Amino acid sequence: ALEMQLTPMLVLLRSTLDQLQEKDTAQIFAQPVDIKEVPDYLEFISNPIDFSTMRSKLESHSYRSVADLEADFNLMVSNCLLYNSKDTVFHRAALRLRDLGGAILRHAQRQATNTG
Ligand SMILES: CC(=O)c1c[nH]c2ccccc12
Repeated sequence: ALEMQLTPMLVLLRSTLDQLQEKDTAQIFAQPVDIKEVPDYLEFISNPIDFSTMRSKLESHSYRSVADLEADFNLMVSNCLLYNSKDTVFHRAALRLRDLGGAILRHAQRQATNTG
């Protein structure tokens, strides 16, 4: 529809990020993992990412497509699945976020494609 023609990618990406973050009800992914609290984190995770960092990247035009946003979302989930063992709340939260996020990202990709 015409209004989507006038809606820039940035608006779609912001809306998609908001929808993804809404699913993180425990706010486990809201801020970077605190290296002072978790001193061995960087021994396992080479590319930390969280929603606040993703938002800064979005606003500084680091994401040119839904795929770019999706790549950092998948990295954030993968980091969490790797660092936290299977019997933890964090690991379970990452699996849930991955599944709920998948539907949100598929819908966003359709919107991006439909607006040319
Ligand atoms: C997202 C994630 O892995 C974490 C979010 N908060 C944490 C605190 C200690 C260890 C890991 C985490």
